[in-house]
Amino acid sequence: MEQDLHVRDRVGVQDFVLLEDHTSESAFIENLQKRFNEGLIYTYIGPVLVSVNPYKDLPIYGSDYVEKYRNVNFYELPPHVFALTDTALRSLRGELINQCILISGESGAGKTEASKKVLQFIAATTRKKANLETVKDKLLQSNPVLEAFGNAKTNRNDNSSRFGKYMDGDPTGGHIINYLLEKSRVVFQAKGERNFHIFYQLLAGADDALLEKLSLKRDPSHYVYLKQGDSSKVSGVDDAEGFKTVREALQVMEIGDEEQQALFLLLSVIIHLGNIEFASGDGGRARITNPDLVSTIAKVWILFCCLPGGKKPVSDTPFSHTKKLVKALLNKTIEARDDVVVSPMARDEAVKARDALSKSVYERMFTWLVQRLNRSLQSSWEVKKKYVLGILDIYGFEIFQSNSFEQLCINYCNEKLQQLFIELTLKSEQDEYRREGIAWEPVTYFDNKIICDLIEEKHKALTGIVDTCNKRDIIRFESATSLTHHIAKGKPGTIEITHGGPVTGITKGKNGHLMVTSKGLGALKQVP
Ligand SMILES: Nc1ncnc2c1ncn2[C@@H]1O[C@H](COP(=O)(O)OP(=O)(O)OP(=O)(O)O)[C@@H](O)[C@H]1O
Repeated sequence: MEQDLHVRDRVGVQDFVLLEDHTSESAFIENLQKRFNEGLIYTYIGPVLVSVNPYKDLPIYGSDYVEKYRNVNFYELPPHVFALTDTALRSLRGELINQCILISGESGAGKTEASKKVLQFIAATTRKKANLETVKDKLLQSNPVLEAFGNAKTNRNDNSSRFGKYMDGDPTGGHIINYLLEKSRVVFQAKGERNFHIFYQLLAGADDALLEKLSLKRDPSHYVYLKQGDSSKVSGVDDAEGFKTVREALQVMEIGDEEQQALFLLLSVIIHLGNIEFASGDGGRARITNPDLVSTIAKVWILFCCLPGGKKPVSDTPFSHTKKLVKALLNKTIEARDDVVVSPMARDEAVKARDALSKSVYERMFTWLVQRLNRSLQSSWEVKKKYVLGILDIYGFEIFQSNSFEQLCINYCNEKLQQLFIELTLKSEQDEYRREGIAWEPVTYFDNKIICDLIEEKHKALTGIVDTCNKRDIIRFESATSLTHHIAKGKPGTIEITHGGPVTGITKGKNGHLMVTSKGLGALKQVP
C-alpha cells in the first residue's frame, strides 16, 4: 500500500507552490483534475488545504489513516485533512497558540463533511481520561440533531447546512455558536427544495399515537410549509430512520422524553400555522377561512403548556385559547410608552405576521437546542478553557433566482472570509517580501474588498443606507429584493439588487455611485 501511495502521489503536484505555472487558472484546474482522476482529492497551497468533493466514500478516513497522520510533520505525508488537524492540535498543545480551522467553499463543496473529519480526528487522538468518552459521543452525536434542525435539501446539496457553525474547545470539551439560521426556509422553499429535514422526519418516523396527539397526517403534501418545493422525498434518504437517529442523539444530549415532546409539539404548531388561510373581510380586514384549524393549534398549544416546566395556561379551555389565538393572528399590537394599541390587519399583513411567528418559533427552538447541546458538552468540561481549537463551517455561496436576505448575509460573510484569506496569505506574504527587499514576481489577484465595501463602507454602502431608513420598516423586509425596493421608495433611485452571474466588472457612475456585478452577492448594482 505504501508503495502504491508513493506512485500515485507523484500525480501532478501535491503542493500548488511547486506548480511551474502557478498563476494560471487552467494549470491549477488541470492539476486538481489529474489528481482527482487518481482518487487524490487533497492538494496543498502552502498551509492551505484544497479539497475536491469525491461524492463517494473513499477508504481514507479509517483508524489506519488516523494512526498514519498522527504526530507526523505536515509535509511528510500526502495532503490530508487529518494532517491539517494534527498540525493544529500539536501547535495548540506544544506552542500553546489558539488555532482556527476555517472551512470555506460554495454550497455542496464538502465543508461540513470536512468539519466532521476534523472532529473525528480530534476524538480519535485524544487521550482517554475519565469522562472523555461521553464528550466525544456528545460532539459526534450532536451532528444528527443539528443536521435535522439546521440542514435541508437544496438544489445543490441534499444535506445542505442552512446555518453557520463555529465550534471551539480543547480536546476535552467544547462549545458551539450558531449563526444566521436560514429561517425563511420554514415558510418558503424554492422548487426542488425542502424545508428543514426534521419536519419530514417527524411525519415519517413518529408512531401513530404521537401523530394523533400532534393532530398531524403522515403525508407532507397536506401541509403548505412542507410542499412548496414539490420535493418532499429525497432519493436514498430514509426520513423514518433519520427520526430514530435524532431521538437517540437527543438522549445523548440529555434531552429526555418530555423535552422531546415539547419540540414535537412546537414543530406541529408551525406545520399547522402554515395551513391557516386568510381572506379579505369587512373593511379590508383579514379573516380566517378555516377557523377549525385554529382550534387544533390551540389544542396542541395547551398540551405544550401543560408539560412539566411549561407555562400553565391560565384557563385551559380550548375555546378561550382559540379566541386568543384568532385575535393574535388577525391584529397587530403596538406598544407606545404606556399605551397599547390593538388594530386589525389586512389579509397580506396577516399572512406575513403568521409567517413571521412561525419563523420566530423555529429560530428560538434552534437556539434553545444549541444552548442545550452546549450545556451538555460543558458539563463534562473540567479543564479550564485556556487555549482552543476553533472550526468555522459557514454555509456556502449560492445565487438563486430570488435571493433571500439571509442568503445576501451569508454571501457577504463568505466574501469577508475570502477577504481574510487574501489578507492572511497573498497580501501579507507580498508585504513581507517588500519589507525584506526580496525580489519576487508579483501575483495579480482579484481583491474582493470592493465588493465588501459596497455592503459595509460607512455612510456610503448598503448597510449605511439601511440604517437611515425607518427602523420599523426594515424589520418587515423579507428579502434583499424587497428591501431594496423599499429603500428605493423612500430614497429614490438608490440601490437595486438582482440575481446574476460572475464578477464582470465594477464601474463608477457619473455621480460617484458604484455599479457592481458580483459573483457572490448576485448582481448588485447601485443605480443613479
Ligand atoms: N470527503 C468526502 N467524502 C465523501 N463524500 C463527500 C465528502 N465531502 C462531501 N461529500 C458528499 O457531498 C455532500 C455535500 O457535502 P457537504 O454537506 O459537506 O457540503 P457543504 O459544503 O457543507 O454544503 P452546504 O454549504 O450546502 O452546507 C455530502 O453529503 C457527501 O455526500
